[in-house]
Amino acid sequence: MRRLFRSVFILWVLFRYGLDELVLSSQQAPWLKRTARTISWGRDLSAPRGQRIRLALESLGPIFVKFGQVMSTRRDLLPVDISDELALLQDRVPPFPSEVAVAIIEKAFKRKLEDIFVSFEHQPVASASIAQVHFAVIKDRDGRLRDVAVKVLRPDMLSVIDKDLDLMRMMANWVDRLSDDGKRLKPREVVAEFDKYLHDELDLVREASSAAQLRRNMADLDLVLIPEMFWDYCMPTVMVMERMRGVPINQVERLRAAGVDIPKLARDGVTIFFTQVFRDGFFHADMHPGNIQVSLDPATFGRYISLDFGIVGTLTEVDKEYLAQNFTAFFRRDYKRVAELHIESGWVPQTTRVDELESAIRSVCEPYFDRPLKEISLGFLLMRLFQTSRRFQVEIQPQLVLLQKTLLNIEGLGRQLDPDLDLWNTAKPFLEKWMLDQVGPKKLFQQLRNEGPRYAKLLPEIPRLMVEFLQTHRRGRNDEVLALLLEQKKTNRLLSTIVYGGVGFVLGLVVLQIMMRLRLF
Ligand SMILES: Nc1ncnc2c1ncn2[C@@H]1O[C@H](COP(=O)(O)OP(=O)(O)OP(=O)(O)O)[C@@H](O)[C@H]1O
Repeated sequence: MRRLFRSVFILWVLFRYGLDELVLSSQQAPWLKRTARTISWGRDLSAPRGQRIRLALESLGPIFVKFGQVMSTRRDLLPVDISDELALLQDRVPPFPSEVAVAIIEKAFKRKLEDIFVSFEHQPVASASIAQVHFAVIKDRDGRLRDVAVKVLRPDMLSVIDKDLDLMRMMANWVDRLSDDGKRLKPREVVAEFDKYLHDELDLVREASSAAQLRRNMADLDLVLIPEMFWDYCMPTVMVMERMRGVPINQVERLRAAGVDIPKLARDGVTIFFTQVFRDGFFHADMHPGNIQVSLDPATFGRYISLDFGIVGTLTEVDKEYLAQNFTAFFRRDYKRVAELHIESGWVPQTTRVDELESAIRSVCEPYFDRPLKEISLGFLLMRLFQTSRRFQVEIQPQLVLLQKTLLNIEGLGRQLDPDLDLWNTAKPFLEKWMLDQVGPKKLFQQLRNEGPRYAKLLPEIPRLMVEFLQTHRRGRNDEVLALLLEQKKTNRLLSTIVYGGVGFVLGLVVLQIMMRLRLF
């Protein structure tokens, strides 16, 4: 029954903001359009469509607001006017009563609040759509008092989210069926992605683990502080971490007045991000200004403070190679290589013609070279590249879309801090080092080290495997085995020649040296 009421309410909100028009704009059945137009008589639809979508999402509640925020970064899918408007969405969620937060904490730890914390601030510091944060003090394992931030998940989040997601899936089906334009937005896939995103954010142990990993990765860089997690106090619904003290990154004037080197801060942001991407393949993917602060503490002055680890991205070696090679080929204007890279990645249908893809990529990239390199946005470039590839049915991996969105955030932030920030020159050394590492002796040694234990285990098993192979392939396949053995014999001979030759050469040199020392010649 509640589902029915909620569905009717959603329909009413969509209707009130004239969103039925958008859904039905490409609808062929005239009766449907006519009916909608008749009942829409008297509505004021003068506001632009982006604004109407934003207002509708705000009326539908926090999960829909979150959905709009996530979608605002999907500039590869949405038109600019809509994504710009969605970016204005703010979590205007009232905090939940502190008694409820306390009840959640006590239920999670099965202990009274006074037995967990030395003190607990009932007034929350921040309240968002998913969680609320309170400051507190704990005694750590060494008995030291530590200031902490306690993140508590909103009550009944899981059931609220599941109900709203159910309705979103239903709406996605309508959009998919009723509108050709809507179909292009891949509504079902988008909702499925959002479903995963929300469920990931709902497990605070997962978030704490990501934070711990990032803290370890970033430790030697000395550019960013990440709160320590107190594992004895981390549960799926409650997370306790070191309390950080910094100035929000968007208070630039305050930072400048305190003596922070703002252009350096902008460069450091890019360095941190590219280290996470190209060195570690593990990056913070929710880099909005609310999650970034700067330390004014004399011991860590001018360093970033990173918060909120609900969304992180991981990249494989293949992803990193794709990025590094694409960026490098792009700056050499080698569009053929960019097209080939897409084909080599295996994400393009076999039938795709390289020359057509190359020419589409050229028309995306070439206009960029009219402006100075420092003005080029890598995030925007990637986005255009992904949009172009989609036309050729290239399946872009979700982790790369996440990376592209984060890149846009980082660039936005960097340029806000320093309009002269030369992103390419800051990023270039990372790409070059990465490319060099991929082909240099370091990589060979690393691969040998990684594969060594596997081969050491396999080597003694080879005779047994050979016998088994001979037994099972006794008939018919003997020629292949013989060829294999012959090949192996040849390799052995070559290896022995090299080894014995090498040893003989070295011995000869040693003997020569000795003879010279003894003045035998
Ligand atoms: N370790 C911390 N030390 C100090 N303040 C913190 C800490 N963690 C969170 N906060 C404060 O709480 C706010 C919200 O935290 P966080 O971003 O993790 O919550 P959220 O519910 O995921 O919010 P959103 O998803 O909207 O960013 C932060 O902007 C910051 O002001």
